[in-house]
Amino acid sequence: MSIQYQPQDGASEPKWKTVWWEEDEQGATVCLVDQSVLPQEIVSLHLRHEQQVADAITSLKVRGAPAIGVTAAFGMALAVWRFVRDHEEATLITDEIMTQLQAAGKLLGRTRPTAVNLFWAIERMLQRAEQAVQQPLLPQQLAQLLRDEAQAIADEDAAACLSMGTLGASLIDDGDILLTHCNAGALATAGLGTALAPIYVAHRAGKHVHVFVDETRPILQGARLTAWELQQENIPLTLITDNMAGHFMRSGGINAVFVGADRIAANGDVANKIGTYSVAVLAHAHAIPFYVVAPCSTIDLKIPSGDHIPIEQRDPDEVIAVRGAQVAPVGVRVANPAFDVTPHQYVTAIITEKGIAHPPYDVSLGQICSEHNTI
Ligand SMILES: CSC[C@@H](O)[C@@H](O)C(=O)COP(=O)(O)O
Repeated sequence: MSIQYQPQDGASEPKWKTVWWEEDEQGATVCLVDQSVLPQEIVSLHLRHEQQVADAITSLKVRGAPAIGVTAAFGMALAVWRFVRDHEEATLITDEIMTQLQAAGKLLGRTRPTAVNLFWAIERMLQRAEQAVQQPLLPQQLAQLLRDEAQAIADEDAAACLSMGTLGASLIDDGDILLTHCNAGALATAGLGTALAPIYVAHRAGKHVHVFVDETRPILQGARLTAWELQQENIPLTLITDNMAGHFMRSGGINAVFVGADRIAANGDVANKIGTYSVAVLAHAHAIPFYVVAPCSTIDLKIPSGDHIPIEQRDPDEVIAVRGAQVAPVGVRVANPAFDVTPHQYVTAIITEKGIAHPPYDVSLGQICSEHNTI
């Protein structure tokens, strides 16, 4: 199947869509670029059942905190859309549809525990439905309203990316050499990206930047996805293995680090892809600014510190084998936490779509994002 590749000249759009909604005579589909096979293959998936959407999230066919939230929202709309289509509309009652929606929310909520955007989006969809059914509504109208809400979540994420990009680009000077970890670009969002958005905006504004990209073991989001994305934009990059970051910081080449986040606690502790903590400590040791770029939907003001962030533990096979090729002895004991927590002391600033938060984060994050978090 072909990717929905949309070349854009404007600075505000990514070159392709990561997740989108389609309707045809057979019903609705949630469409994704399959990130598990990039960059060797560019394949789009067309999912007709919420179980397929949940499986796609679990298996990292779609990944990155904002993209997971947007996909889950579309998955919930899909569940209702399909349910309404499969039944005689006149026989359906609102309670049955709400039960279906809640079940889809539970299913999607079990996929990945760390990125709070997932739970934020599920909660927003449930609240929208609960509010809507206070008024008389036909089942098809409710399905359409939920599709529109999911699309609004996607559109707001795209706008947030552009805003983070514009704010973050002010921190990048012409000639800067930057380092990033994992993939926090367009593939991880419904827009330009989080950590990569300031880099895209700076580059499109004519600033010369060079990006060091950590390969990001074990799943290689840096090597497979970030390197590919930056190549599409003609942004100069150097791919390095994760254990080379200290070497390049010490030899004086790196001016700033930009990373995304999966969940940020009220005190500014940041959960992001495993290895981010090591990069933050290295940056601190070399007096290199360490910037976290994340929308307010990633900020969890309900938890006081990073100690409360659930860390996803993934299949040991991801560590034992690299792209299917076994690299470790059979039976070896393995640990595979997908994320780590960077204490707020190592974070120079947090760039949100509503402004740049500086320490103390328990004050600044609340001021910037509290309205957004009252879902
Ligand atoms: C804009 S994405 C920010 C984070 O979600 C990203 O850095 C990350 O850690 C993604 O992890 P992944 O396991 O690939 O979903």
